[in-house]
Amino acid sequence: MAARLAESEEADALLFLLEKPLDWEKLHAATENLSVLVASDDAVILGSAAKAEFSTVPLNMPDSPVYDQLAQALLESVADDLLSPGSSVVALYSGFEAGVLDSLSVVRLDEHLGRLTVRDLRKLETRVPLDTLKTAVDLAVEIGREGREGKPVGTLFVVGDHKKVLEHCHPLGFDPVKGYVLAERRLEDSKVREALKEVAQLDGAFVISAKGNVTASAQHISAPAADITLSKGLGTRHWAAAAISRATAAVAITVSESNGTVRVFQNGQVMLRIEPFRRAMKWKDFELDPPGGE
Ligand SMILES: Nc1ncnc2c1ncn2[C@@H]1O[C@H](COP(=O)(O)OP(=O)(O)OP(=O)(O)O)[C@@H](O)[C@H]1O
Repeated sequence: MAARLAESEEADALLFLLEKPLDWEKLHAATENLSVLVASDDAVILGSAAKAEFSTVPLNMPDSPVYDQLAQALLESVADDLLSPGSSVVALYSGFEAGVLDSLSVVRLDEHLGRLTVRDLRKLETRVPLDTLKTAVDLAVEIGREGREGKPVGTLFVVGDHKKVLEHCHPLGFDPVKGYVLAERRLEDSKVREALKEVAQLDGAFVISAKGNVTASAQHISAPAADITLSKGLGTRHWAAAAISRATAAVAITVSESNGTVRVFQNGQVMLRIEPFRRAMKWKDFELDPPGGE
């Protein structure tokens, strides 16, 4: 059914949000000329899907509502260039009963689907490695979207050129990352990223090295703001980001507490702006009762 729908809607891909593995051969047979993406929290499912030559989208949010998982899966697919931001997708997931693919949605991701792709980041032409930058931007987007315990959180990441950046920093109080060995401060480590979401509630900025080590947190940044122009309404956090990206070769990434918008600054200017996805994408609830016992 999904394959037929994809054809009639001229959808670009089918996205499966899976809690259990499928019969991959059957899936290949049923979706012959279609692009199929498999998203899951389960590494075993992803591994077997990849082996069967399906594109896979790892999620890490097993306890989140299904629509959030779906939103994340779509975002990840765009970020990894599996889908273009303008594409339309038929998504299959379990909307009613756990483990059963009982729901289908046609999702049109339009142009302003605020999330940047690797390609956008490449345009920055910075010495900061793409991996580090993408991990930091993704984390910023998550913070902007999720906040912490229902409360919005704003923060600032300064990525790259950390030695020079630190010359413009002073600690605002306790620095929670201070004293940890390097191996415990790697941004690529999901546990570290989770911890940073907690620390992001404190005032101040994170300093991240080009190699992806969290060098310092809760730092006040002061860099000269001369000849910087920013749009009205952006406050001191954004000015600090612009200034430090001007004074050093670092890329600064802000998350606005007021609306979750993420901005990427380079050389004193906003280079990219990413709107929080949850607001960009509204899911409509089913207006039907769940199907009966059949
Ligand atoms: N120079 C700075 N260095 C590091 N952090 C800063 C600096 N200036 C402000 N901040 C952080 O930004 C927070 C919010 O400040 P402000 O409201 O002026 O910023 P803003 O740019 O309007 O951002 P938001 O959209 O999040 O409100 C401060 O509480 C502080 O944590």
